[in-house]
Amino acid sequence: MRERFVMAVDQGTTSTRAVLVDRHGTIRGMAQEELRQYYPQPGWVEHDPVEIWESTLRVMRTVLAQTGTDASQVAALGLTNQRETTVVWERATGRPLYRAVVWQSRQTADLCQKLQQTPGVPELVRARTGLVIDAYFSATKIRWLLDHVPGAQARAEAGELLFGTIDAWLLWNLTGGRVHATDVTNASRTMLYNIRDLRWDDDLLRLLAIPAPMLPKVCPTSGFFGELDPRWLDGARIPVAGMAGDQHAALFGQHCFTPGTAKNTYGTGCFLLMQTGAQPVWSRHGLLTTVAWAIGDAVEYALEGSVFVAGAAVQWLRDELGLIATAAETEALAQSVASTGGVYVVPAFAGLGAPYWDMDARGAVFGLTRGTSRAHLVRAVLESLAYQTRDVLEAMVKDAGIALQRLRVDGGAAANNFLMQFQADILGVPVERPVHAETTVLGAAFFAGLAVGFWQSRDEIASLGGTERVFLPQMPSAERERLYRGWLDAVSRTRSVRP
Ligand SMILES: Nc1ncnc2c1ncn2[C@@H]1O[C@H](COP(=O)(O)OP(=O)(O)O)[C@@H](O)[C@H]1O
Ligand SMILES: O=P(O)(O)OC[C@H](O)CO
Repeated sequence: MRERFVMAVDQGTTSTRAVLVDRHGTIRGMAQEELRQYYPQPGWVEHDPVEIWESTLRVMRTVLAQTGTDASQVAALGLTNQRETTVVWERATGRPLYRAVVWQSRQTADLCQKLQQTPGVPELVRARTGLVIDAYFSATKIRWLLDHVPGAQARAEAGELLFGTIDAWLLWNLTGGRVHATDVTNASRTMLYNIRDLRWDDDLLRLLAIPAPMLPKVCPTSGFFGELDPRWLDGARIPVAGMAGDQHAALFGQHCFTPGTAKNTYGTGCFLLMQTGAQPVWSRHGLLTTVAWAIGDAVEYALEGSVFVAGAAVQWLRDELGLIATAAETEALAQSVASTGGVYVVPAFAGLGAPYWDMDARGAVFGLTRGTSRAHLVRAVLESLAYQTRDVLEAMVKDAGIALQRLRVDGGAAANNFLMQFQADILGVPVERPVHAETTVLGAAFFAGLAVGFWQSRDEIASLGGTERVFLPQMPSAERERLYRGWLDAVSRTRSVRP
């Protein structure tokens, strides 16, 4: 019998990739395409939903062709995606109403400010959704789309328009327009979903006048979502058997199966999630409460610190400042100097996320002298990723009441050895990088594979993979605290309202 695989797709902020995973959890092939970014106004970020769908189909076909695999060898398909990014499309034609409004986009900051100032609303949002009011989440993006496109509100009320995060948009297309569904993790990022009762929240829908007929059905993360339209992959009716937001998939892909285990993903942004078990933990220190995943009836929760700009600051050095040619060269450049020479970069390009939640903060560079060089600036950018992670981890330890034993890491910038060592130093905890760096897409494969019996249990999944390298803290604690105090001072100077 020919070998069987699980296919998984990771539709991220900057690229779309498809992989084939074998029974040993090894990625046997990968195809990837970059995604075009649109910045129509300062602070706005948009994607083309049709490009997202077409690139997804292309990478799925390419990975099969590259590895000489027949679609009939694919046991299941798992999807994982950039979260919160919002698409509204026509039920009848599948045509998007507008571009996808990306999670980073700030076009609803004014509306969020109004909601924040409405008595009782911030508490309501927190209690029902586990989130804080911010332009980051889908709810106000839907409101903006319905206001911005003439006639959209009435059409949505008549059931002519559908909303989905990227998972739902892809599922709709993959199933040939037959299934309109999302998974619990993605729903938990909309600011419309009640994470305790596990249903769309009528009070929040009313508050934002969002018509219920446009919302997708919410399903468990691992389970049957629908079947691939046979038009797409040589007639194969592959079951879509797992869907999860990318940070939730990474948490699963990193085997964070027990409460207190945590991972940090260094991609465009930085997302630190700690699994907290079957009961939600409500943050008092600026973190989010979110659904980790639902497998069958069993729901587990996580605490999350979302940092909006991480690897994106490295891209800024490359694309806007022209200081580097590739992201990878930042490692050697940072190591070429002993310190930043007192320079701090606060990359608050899209405001500040956790734990500050300051939509109007803006980026700044502090401590420049005549001797500041390119290497100092590059190093300060890398260090900012580590400092932002410490901000989040401090809040997490307070909220969860557990000190972290080690931090598991992944994402594009986790390849940077300087950054990982500095991270261990600034946290004072070991940083552990897995053998399989592609933990997000693996997590999606695991969710789908568990649903169809490709893998039998979490225990079996936990036995796959291992640790590639551990970075141990080496910095004296007085130095660690001195550097971190400098960071806190720099951050406080970027705030729109001084704390
Ligand atoms: N060696 C490196 N050092 C620092 N940053 C890097 C390195 N390699 C990639 N990056 C950054 O990581 C990001 C890409 O990571 P990835 O996990 O693919 O992101 P996403 O899923 O958000 O699209 C980019 O922002 C890039 O600047
Ligand atoms: O696509 P990434 O990896 O930048 O992740 C985006 C996050 O899901 C946004 O919440």
